Amino acid sequence: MKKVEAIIKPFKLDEVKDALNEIGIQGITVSEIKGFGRQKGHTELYRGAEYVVDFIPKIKMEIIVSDDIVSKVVETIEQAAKTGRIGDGKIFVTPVEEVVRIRTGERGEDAL
Ligand SMILES: Nc1ncnc2c1ncn2[C@@H]1O[C@H](COP(=O)(O)OP(=O)(O)OP(=O)(O)O)[C@@H](O)[C@H]1O
Ligand SMILES: [Mg+2]
Repeated sequence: MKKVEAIIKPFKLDEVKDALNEIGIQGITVSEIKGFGRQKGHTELYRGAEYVVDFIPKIKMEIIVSDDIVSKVVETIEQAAKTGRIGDGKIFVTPVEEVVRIRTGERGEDAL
């Protein structure tokens, strides 16, 4: 299993969520975060306003999936989140050792 962690532009959340629903993703964790990338200290547009501060509001999505659909999930997010402008975000993929569904006690991929 893998964790796909995507940092995206907030206005792209619905589009990315819909695209993930279409490929059958069952669960997503979403957080409002702030961050910066390479343009640290430079301006980036957010809701029409120029931010000159280091930290720009972003959305972090976390999705745990089985290994066989990781690339599909990454490509789906990539396509839905892309505007072609700076600050489109990043996708990180990391290994996940265990998942437990608390209600049933299921473990591993059965618990996803
Ligand atoms: N190396 C990193 N480690 C952790 N978080 C990162 C990293 N790079 C980017 N992020 C997160 O992703 C968000 C979006 O990054 P961003 O898309 O601006 O990356 P970038 O490398 O500057 O690419 P671009 O040139 O397209 O803007 C940042 O606000 C930050 O939250
Ligand atoms: Mg950037």
